[in-house]
Amino acid sequence: MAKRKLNRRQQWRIEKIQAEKRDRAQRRNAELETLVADDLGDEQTGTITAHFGQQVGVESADGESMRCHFRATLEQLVVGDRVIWQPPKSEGLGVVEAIEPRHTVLKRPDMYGNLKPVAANVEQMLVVFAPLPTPSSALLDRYLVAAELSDIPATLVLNKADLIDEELRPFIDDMKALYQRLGYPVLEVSAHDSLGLAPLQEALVGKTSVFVGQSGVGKSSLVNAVLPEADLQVGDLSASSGLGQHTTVTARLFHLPTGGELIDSPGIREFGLWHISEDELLHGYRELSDLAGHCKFRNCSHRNEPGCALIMAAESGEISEERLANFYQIADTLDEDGRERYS
Ligand SMILES: Nc1nc2c(ncn2[C@@H]2O[C@H](COP(=O)(O)OP(=O)(O)OP(=O)(O)O)[C@@H](O)[C@H]2O)c(=O)[nH]1
Ligand SMILES: [Zn+2]
Repeated sequence: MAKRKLNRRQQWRIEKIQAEKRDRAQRRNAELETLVADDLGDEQTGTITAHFGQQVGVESADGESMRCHFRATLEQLVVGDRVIWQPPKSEGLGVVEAIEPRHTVLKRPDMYGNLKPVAANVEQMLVVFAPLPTPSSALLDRYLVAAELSDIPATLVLNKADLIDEELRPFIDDMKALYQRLGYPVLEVSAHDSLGLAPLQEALVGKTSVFVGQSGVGKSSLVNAVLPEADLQVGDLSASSGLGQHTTVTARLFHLPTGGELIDSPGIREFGLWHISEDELLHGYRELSDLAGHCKFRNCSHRNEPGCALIMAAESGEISEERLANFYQIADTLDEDGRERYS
């Protein structure tokens, strides 16, 4: 696609904005340089617990929270990042100096369509579904593929168990079995009558988790059920804000009373599949990924070729036809650039 030609005035404006941005960054770094070694304490490790535009919330190894500036040369910091930082000696803000390598990273597109990190070091994705809104394996697959491609283990959480009557039970059990056969743990809970909450809390212990899933399945209700004091913690940190328009909090890290952390934000709850190719999609289906190298033709499209290992496995019942059909359905929504089309 040809780039839109900018007229001189537009170009001048863009250059002006960029120069202003450079100036701001330089000023900010200069300000930071004035926080000389005398004003800052020893370097130590910490975790990013919140992001406020020009500042971040950092938690020290012994659990103290503090607002910090960060060096303008750092790449985008996100909640869950492990960092090296220096606290202030007396008053003021600390400074984040460096980011430790990330084990995992969740990304989503910004308003220009570029993938940006939103959370780091997530260790478990809890994919929530419910009898209502009516669950679909195609939708669950999308979250599971995203988890596989991010290298984050996924657990399915069937919420609103109180709504499962005798008539619905076989359908729900089939769905649970489909995923259990693939090795995904499935927990059955009800945020409303606290059914099954203990196993859920147990699954959260000692890990950094996120809840994801379709709107209305009860993610907020589950967060509140496992994290009664979430509101209190939110109030704590933002009280001292006083920042301008860039105060939007993108995500937040909470400690669970039972141990473990929860990273939560609307952006993460809607975490989905972005900008992937059909080949990547295939590798997000763990059982298809195992078979893909075994087709008769190396360039098999897995649609109608003789000797396609995927088709044969579905026909023999070795893998689920439903999952293969979902794979085709999602693959058809990816355009040639591997970008997902949204209407
Ligand atoms: N019967 C029943 N209803 C529930 C349960 N958990 C949540 N709900 C209801 O389901 C609706 C949606 O719950 P939310 O927690 O807002 O769902 P959500 O997934 O966070 O939705 P979004 O914020 O739109 O993503 C609310 O009316 C809840 O009261 C449950 O265990 N049983
Ligand atoms: Zn094939």
